[in-house]
Amino acid sequence: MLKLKVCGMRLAANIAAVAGLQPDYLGFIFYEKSPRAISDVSAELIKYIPAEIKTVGVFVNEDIETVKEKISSLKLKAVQLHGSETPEYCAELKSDFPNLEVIKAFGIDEDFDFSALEAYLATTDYFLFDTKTKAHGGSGKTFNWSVLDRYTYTKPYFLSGGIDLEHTTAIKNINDDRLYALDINSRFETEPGLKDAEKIKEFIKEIITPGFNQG
Ligand SMILES: O=C(O)c1ccccc1NCC(=O)[C@H](O)[C@H](O)COP(=O)(O)O
Repeated sequence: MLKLKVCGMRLAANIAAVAGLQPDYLGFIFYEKSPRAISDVSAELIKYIPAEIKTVGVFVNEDIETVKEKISSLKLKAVQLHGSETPEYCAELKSDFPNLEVIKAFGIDEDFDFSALEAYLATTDYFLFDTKTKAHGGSGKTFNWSVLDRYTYTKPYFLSGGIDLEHTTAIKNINDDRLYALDINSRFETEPGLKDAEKIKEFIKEIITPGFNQG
């Protein structure tokens, strides 16, 4: 079944409300330039999130030792690498944390060269396709999904970038077994980092229903 990741959680009560909807993944941004960057105090809550929800640390060209420290201290289940991290960087994390899911994000535009992904096939679990912007993520903008017709590898991917309730029909029309998860963020916010749990509930009802995306 299609999975759901809710990204950019910041505040305790809101984290609890969204965790109550039981998304498959909850993302926390460790990138201080983001308006959704999580504080050290709130980040302490991550390790208490029920194990059924995979907690994802989102990093942008972060020093690898800092990433390792966050994985260990907050018991992160996955990392999402949103900068120009190399395949070797991903391999080192896989080697040090064999159970960690490594999600490598790529900013997609019309000119994206999918052959660049080949070098990451062995060292990542999933790709995440987001809209290319200077801010690296959280733009609220969709990219032209038909560009994914040029994606030829079998590795499953997260679809990201500006996904909103208005896209439910278009998502249902995607016929691609490699679409593993949807990643939602700023289109489900009342302010940066504060999610609208009711709107997410509506999205789950529309999209993440049993039977959808099953072969
Ligand atoms: O959300 C951010 O502020 C952000 C900043 C820098 C790097 C990554 C960031 N978010 C990562 C995500 O996984 C977002 O969900 C993804 O970019 C899509 O966001 P949106 O377009 O707002 O749906």
